[in-house]
Amino acid sequence: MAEDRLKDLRSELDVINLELLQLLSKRADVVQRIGHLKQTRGVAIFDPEREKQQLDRLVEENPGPFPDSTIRHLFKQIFQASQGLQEEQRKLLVSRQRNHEDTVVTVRGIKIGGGVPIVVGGPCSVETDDQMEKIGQEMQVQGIQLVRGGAFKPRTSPYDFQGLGEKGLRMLRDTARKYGFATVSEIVNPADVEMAIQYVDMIQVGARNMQNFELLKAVGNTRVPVLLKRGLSATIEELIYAAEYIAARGNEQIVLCERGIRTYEKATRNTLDISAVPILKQETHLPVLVDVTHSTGRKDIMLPVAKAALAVGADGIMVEVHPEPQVALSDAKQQLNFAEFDHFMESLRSSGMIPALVTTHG
Ligand SMILES: O=C(O)C(=O)C[C@]1(C(=O)O)C=C[C@@H](O)C=C1
Repeated sequence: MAEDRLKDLRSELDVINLELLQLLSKRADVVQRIGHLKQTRGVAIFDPEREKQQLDRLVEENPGPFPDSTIRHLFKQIFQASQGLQEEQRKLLVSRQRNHEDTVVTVRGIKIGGGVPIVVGGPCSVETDDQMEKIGQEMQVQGIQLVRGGAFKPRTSPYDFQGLGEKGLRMLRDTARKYGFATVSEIVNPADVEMAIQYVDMIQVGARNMQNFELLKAVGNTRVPVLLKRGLSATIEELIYAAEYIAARGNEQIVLCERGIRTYEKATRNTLDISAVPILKQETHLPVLVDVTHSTGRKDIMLPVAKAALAVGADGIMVEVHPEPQVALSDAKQQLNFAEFDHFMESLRSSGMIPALVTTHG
């Protein structure tokens, strides 16, 4: 008989537990909404005054049998857990704290960030069919799986070559299909994103557009991998927030790219912030590439700089290659010709910094 009574009371408790759980979850939901408001208004999470108000009211209404001290203790636990929820909400989606595992971005089956460094190569701008045909052959010889080529060129001078636009993207796509590689190309106008993803496998947000928030939102709305370059004068924190804009729209297929920043130094085109690589790897879970062309602007130091980038943990490097750099319509001085690119790749391979070339016979 006593057995049955115990069972009944326990069943009663089970029901109450579920009700409490429902109420706790309902409370947590409100807490998260408050957390969101606090975040947008820049208000601190911990609010001891508000906690005291609630505790005083609860103690005042306490019907017993729990003593006031127990009620204070129990609710303090709830406040702490609520604070934890709000703090969790504040961690950036791209932060390493939020996701401890490395994100591997897959572009047409090519993995960036999976532990095997990649080389992204190709011309600064897509110019002619002949140029792209030569590029296709050279990229194939060197086993380059992800090829870059600019069609929308944000140039310093409005009188410089601005790129072939959609036609350029089509040429890049056609070469890629013929030679079997994936493509990345820069888009500068949010309105062009939908059109561009018909052609390219990865969208680049260039340095000059790192804080073009409408563009970041537009690429964030797609599920296409994004290569996000650090702005010319952007801090590491600003780059991370730019990536967050993309992630906040649901696209976490983001690769960051250090491409040098503006300093007083004139020996290089920009100053490669090599320490940004391990910092970005530590602070975020995203893969990081280093653009050795734009950071140095000098062919003579590209190889040691590429080695340094890979040595500090970059997931790959980007380098501009052109069949005839001297007649290139953009970046003529800094693009490697094929012989220079062959040497560059061979040196990286023989030093074991990138995988050996897999040759197919027959
Ligand atoms: O009222 C707030 O400001 C909240 O964030 C909610 C809440 C709570 O759980 O009651 C959470 C943390 C604060 O320290 C104070 C109160």
